[in-house]
Amino acid sequence: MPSHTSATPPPPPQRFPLRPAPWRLPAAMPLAAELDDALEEGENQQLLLLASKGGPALEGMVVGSYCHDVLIRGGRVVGETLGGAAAFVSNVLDAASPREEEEQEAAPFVVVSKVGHDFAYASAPAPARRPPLLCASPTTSFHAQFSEAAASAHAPDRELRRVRACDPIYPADLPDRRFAYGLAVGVAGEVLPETLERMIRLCCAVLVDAQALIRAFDGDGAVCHVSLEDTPYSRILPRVAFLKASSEEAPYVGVETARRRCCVIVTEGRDGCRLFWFEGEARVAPFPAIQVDPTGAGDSFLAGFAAGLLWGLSATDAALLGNFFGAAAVSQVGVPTFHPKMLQAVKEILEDKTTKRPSPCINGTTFTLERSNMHDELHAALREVAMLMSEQHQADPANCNGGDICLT
Ligand SMILES: Nc1ncnc2c1ncn2[C@@H]1O[C@H](COP(=O)(O)OP(=O)(O)OP(=O)(O)O)[C@@H](O)[C@H]1O
Ligand SMILES: O[C@H]1[C@H](O)[C@@H](O)[C@H](O)[C@@H](O)[C@H]1O
Repeated sequence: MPSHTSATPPPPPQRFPLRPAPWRLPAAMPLAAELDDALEEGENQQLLLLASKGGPALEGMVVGSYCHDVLIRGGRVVGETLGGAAAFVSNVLDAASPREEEEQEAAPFVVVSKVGHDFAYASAPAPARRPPLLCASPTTSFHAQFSEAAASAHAPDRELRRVRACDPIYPADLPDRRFAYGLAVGVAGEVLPETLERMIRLCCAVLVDAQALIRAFDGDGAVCHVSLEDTPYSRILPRVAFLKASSEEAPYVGVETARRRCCVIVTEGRDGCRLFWFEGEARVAPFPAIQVDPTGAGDSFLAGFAAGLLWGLSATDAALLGNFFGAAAVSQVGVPTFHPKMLQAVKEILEDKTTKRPSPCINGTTFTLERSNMHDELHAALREVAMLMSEQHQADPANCNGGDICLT
């Protein structure tokens, strides 16, 4: 079990800086009091119908805390960066979600995250756009110790140690209304089982990163894993749409059991990823990248995958967008900066290959899983962009990561 407690929550934290988040609500959506599941299901269908008829863009909720990452190589600190899956996920959702022309900067989703007064990145793009809740406890902080040896595609390439932990995120911290989709992306056990349950009640479809469920910490803070089956999260799994795990986490998830409850995606580093569902599976090819920092690859994958679903892609096709953003993440240190021309090229490809409207298929009961007949074309088109991007980074590596990192 992650080392958190679900005892009496502390007084509600404040949000900072105090500025309205760019949230948009379907005008007719009722506030989410704790209604019974049947009623909520009906409302979720309404929300999806609204979106598919050209109503307001689908609003999402990302739950997981921003953190501080300290990168260490050979005993020396080589970088300090903004971290936390919420930061990487926001970055990709803002870059790749389908949205209207007037929403150039921010896609419609909220982030529920907690940090302490020591938080060093309040003005970095992701936290500035979607401010975290401020707590008395310190910001969660990780030390990532990189091995000198070249990592294989599947072996862990770093040892992670949690050196400080912020408060957990309680159910009452979530906004009291409905969302089209939710992403549970904790890094330090902050997404409590009851918080995940409430997300599921508020969102039409919930995508979960296994790292939010199976991480535990030894006396020194070193990250280890527990079997998902032994956690209170396991009984919630049948109500989750997608569960993403890295190949290191997959044995603790128990893919053969989990795939009977939801669609499981196992990311395999530079080899791409595989999807497993009840009666099928698929392998999805990677994109070229020159890896400089693996941190956030899985987070960026999950967000790219969610964006692909929002574009109306099948799960196997959406995993291409996941692989694309996973590759983009490893090419830079910390939260990556995407070149506007690259994003424009990706958007044009998606507009060309998809139905242009956010799709209701993100609903766990109706989405399509199998690859479509334009899967290979989509891969080839995105591959060209990935190659260009990689060449650009080689030519001008300094032109990345505006302000979220401090390389020492
Ligand atoms: N070296 C690489 N080259 C190309 N793509 C990569 C590379 N590493 C990762 N990716 C992409 O990113 C995805 C996620 O990577 P990975 O499996 O390493 O996740 P992870 O271990 O959860 O990452 P992290 O914990 O560092 O965020 C992969 O499925 C792949 O698509
Ligand atoms: O910033 C990183 C990132 O979010 C990783 O996905 C997570 O594994 C680490 O714990 C965190 O420090």
